[in-house]
Amino acid sequence: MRKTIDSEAGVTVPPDTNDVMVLLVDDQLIIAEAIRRVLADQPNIDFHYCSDPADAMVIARKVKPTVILQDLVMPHVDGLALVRLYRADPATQDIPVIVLSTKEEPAVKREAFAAGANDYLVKLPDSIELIARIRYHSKYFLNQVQRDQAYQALRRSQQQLQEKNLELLRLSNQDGLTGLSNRRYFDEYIEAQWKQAIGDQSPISLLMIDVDDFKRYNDTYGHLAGDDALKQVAAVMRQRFLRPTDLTVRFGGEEFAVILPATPFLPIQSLGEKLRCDVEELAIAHRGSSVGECLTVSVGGTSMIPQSTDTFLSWIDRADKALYQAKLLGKNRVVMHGQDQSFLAHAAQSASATDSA
Ligand SMILES: Nc1nc2c(ncn2[C@@H]2O[C@H](COP(=O)(O)OP(=O)(O)OP(=O)(O)O)[C@@H](O)[C@H]2O)c(=O)[nH]1
Repeated sequence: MRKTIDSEAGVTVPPDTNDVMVLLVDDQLIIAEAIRRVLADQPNIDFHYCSDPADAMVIARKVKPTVILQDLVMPHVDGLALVRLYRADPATQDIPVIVLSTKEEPAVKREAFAAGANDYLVKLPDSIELIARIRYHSKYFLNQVQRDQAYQALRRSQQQLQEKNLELLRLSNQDGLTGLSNRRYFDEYIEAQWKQAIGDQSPISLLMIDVDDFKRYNDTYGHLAGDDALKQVAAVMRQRFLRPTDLTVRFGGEEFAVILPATPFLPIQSLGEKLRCDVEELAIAHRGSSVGECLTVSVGGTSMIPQSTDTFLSWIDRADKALYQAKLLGKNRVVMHGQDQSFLAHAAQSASATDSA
């Protein structure tokens, strides 16, 4: 046996992981002395004694016993009331309690077990039996504690792993420069949304956006300024397309895209136009532009209710062709390729509208 504690002394000794900690709550010093002697030569058993039942809860919380030996009859306090208190407190609710009683009556035993006692011994028990029960209950309790700690550690590391995986997934789907989704995620998302649109027979739209004369911008202002301009374009895209299902993407280089599920032709056309204006309003000076004084974008769009025979690759191709036409028609404009409408008619209409503005 190692260090002891008395309720008067108030000294606590932190336990070793596998140490047995006995707390005896009994007002009779003679009992305490007898048990102390029984445990004296026992390795890895610490003995703590509380003579005043009023201190029992405080000491139990402090010393964290692996087993409590609880007297039943004490002045002013019913030992079973203390057992109920241990059970009601999260700090002590799982600590095994062995009731020490002078009575062998079944009714008392029943009451003790009903109150939450784990074991019942008639005072003073045989030393072999007392030590065996102390060790048995303590071992069970320590195993429980270790198992709970292992579960907690496992849950923590599972949670950390999950958070890391989510972060990794987010990073692997994101473009490093602009923070928009990247081409890899675009491919994944479009496939899922395409299937959904076929299933729901709902319109799905796509905008392709390309910065005008960006090579000259880089040549004039340098690559770092070019990076910064791309970031600003990405920022206005993020602000413009706020629906949770809209996906803004850096498609590659100075080319961007927006996938807009459940969005028909007309809104997409006006959204494309608003985005074009947003970029113009950034008023990023571009001396080398063939269009004007500031950085601009060309936008190509398409919208359709896909059938199971349609492929999204040909749909992307339509948006790409519309973008190409926007470039051909003089840049800084929106050209739509609608399912039921003549592509060139739209291109010409959009061109004359922009020119007369
Ligand atoms: N600063 C910067 N430049 C990039 C990045 N990615 C691509 N570019 C540049 O974007 C330019 C694109 O040039 P082009 O494809 O000729 O197109 P453009 O000059 O915009 O001409 P138009 O598309 O016809 O208006 C190239 O000079 C690329 O180096 C990037 O991440 N940062």
